[in-house]
Amino acid sequence: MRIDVVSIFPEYLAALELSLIGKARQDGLLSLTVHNLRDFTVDRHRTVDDTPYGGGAGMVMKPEPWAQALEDVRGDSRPVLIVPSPAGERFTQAMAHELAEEEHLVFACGRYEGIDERVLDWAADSFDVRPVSLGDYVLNGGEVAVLAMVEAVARLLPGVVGNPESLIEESHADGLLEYPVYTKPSSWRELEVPEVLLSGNHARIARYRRDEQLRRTVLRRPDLLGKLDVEALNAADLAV
Ligand SMILES: Nc1ncccc1[N+](=O)[O-]
Repeated sequence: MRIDVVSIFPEYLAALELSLIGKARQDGLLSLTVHNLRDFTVDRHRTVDDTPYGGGAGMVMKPEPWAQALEDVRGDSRPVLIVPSPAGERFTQAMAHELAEEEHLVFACGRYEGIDERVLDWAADSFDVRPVSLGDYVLNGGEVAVLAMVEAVARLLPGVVGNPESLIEESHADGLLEYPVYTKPSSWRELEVPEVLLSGNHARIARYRRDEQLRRTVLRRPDLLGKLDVEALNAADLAV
């Protein structure tokens, strides 16, 4: 997979050189390039923003530097152009899996009040344009969201995480929150590990874990229950 990120704060994305993502890049599982939007300006002050038509506070990112940058990174494919925005569709684990199947992702990090809307209209000819939101809150720009989305997507790529098994039983993989986990010592500050986990009875352990997933989801994220695929859960021969 090829990933390009365009930002006026490329150093913000330095964290993607670390740990698993950094190793995936070294191992050639992932190519990730960060581009400075200001390198695509033509004026002496490398201007990327201006005042909004219609008035209002703040500044809007000018369209031309974005068009130059996106044309430069597009290559000859039709990449997915992800524009982090509080006005985007919600980013979910399902979307992470969907994006992990793509050949080429381009992330456009907006700052200020956002990017001139005509950039997204213009880009639609040669990109699959996807405004995407991490959540219902406002960040100062798209970089933090890109760090989260790149990590969520890249870790799904074959060979990136050591044990692919660990990708199966995690929150949202089956529509439920993950169960609690414990390790040694079995007794710690007078707190005991649930005895079922010490029983060696795999059927009981599986049932305990599914029950915990359901309990947590009902308590913490009842909104997820509506989308629960009961058939799929039952098909896992762990009737809900
Ligand atoms: N929530 C956000 N705020 C600003 C930029 C991007 C955002 N997001 O969620 O992708």
